[in-house]
Amino acid sequence: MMLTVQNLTAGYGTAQVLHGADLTLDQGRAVAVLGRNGVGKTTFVHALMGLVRPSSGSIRLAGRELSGLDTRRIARLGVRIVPQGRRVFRSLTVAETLEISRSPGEWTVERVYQIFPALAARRRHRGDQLSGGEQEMLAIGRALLGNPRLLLLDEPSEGLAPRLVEELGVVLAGLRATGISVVLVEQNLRLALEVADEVRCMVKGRFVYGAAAGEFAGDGAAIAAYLGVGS
Ligand SMILES: Nc1ncnc2c1ncn2[C@@H]1O[C@H](COP(=O)(O)OP(=O)(O)OP(=O)(O)O)[C@@H](O)[C@H]1O
Repeated sequence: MMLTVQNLTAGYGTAQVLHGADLTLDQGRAVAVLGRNGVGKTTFVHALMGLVRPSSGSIRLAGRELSGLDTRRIARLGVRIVPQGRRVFRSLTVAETLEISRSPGEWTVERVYQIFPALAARRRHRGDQLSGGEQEMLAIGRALLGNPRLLLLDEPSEGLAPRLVEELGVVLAGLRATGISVVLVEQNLRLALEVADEVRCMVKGRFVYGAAAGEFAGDGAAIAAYLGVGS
């Protein structure tokens, strides 16, 4: 198992947000973490990255315990996050940003340009001159240059035009073939189902539903219950 999360609890001060979250993920698989606003999806991926310190429970990456380690250490063990809101360097160019994100491994700047040709075309543009979609590609490119075994994506489609969401879907779906494991927090159900093999739905800081993506897609009652749409 690439990722095994057991009985994870975490929160902010006295406010507990995760109440015993369990999740497993095989190598090269993608899981979509779905649920209504405020149920704890961001807190969950932040806990995996060490950005929020778990109060109890276990997070194992290929058997190695991550809970309690700091973010830098977790990153060195092969986890990268593409944060909600992208947070690209506004004053650095695309090329500069990718250059400083490089680390030895399979992913090179050229390979990032290959999967995101739009970035190659913008390589001399600064972060603050990019569209939302280009900023998202840059944020993903940076994360890939860290050669992650586990990639955490927090609402990558947020604020993107439908055409860009489609492009993103193709790239993210293609990443699975590279052997990377992906945890995708996403409000856009269509994108989530295109990218993910499996779906887990969170309610009040716990995963209460799990299914193959195809099964969830056909389960109108579950979609209505956990996302409050469709039915
Ligand atoms: N830094 C923080 N300090 C205090 N409370 C926080 C912080 N971040 C999130 N929370 C609270 O934790 C709860 C879960 O938030 P979280 O962002 O994990 O949910 P989410 O499922 O990702 O929601 P959304 O889809 O709206 O991003 C919410 O009640 C939120 O207000």
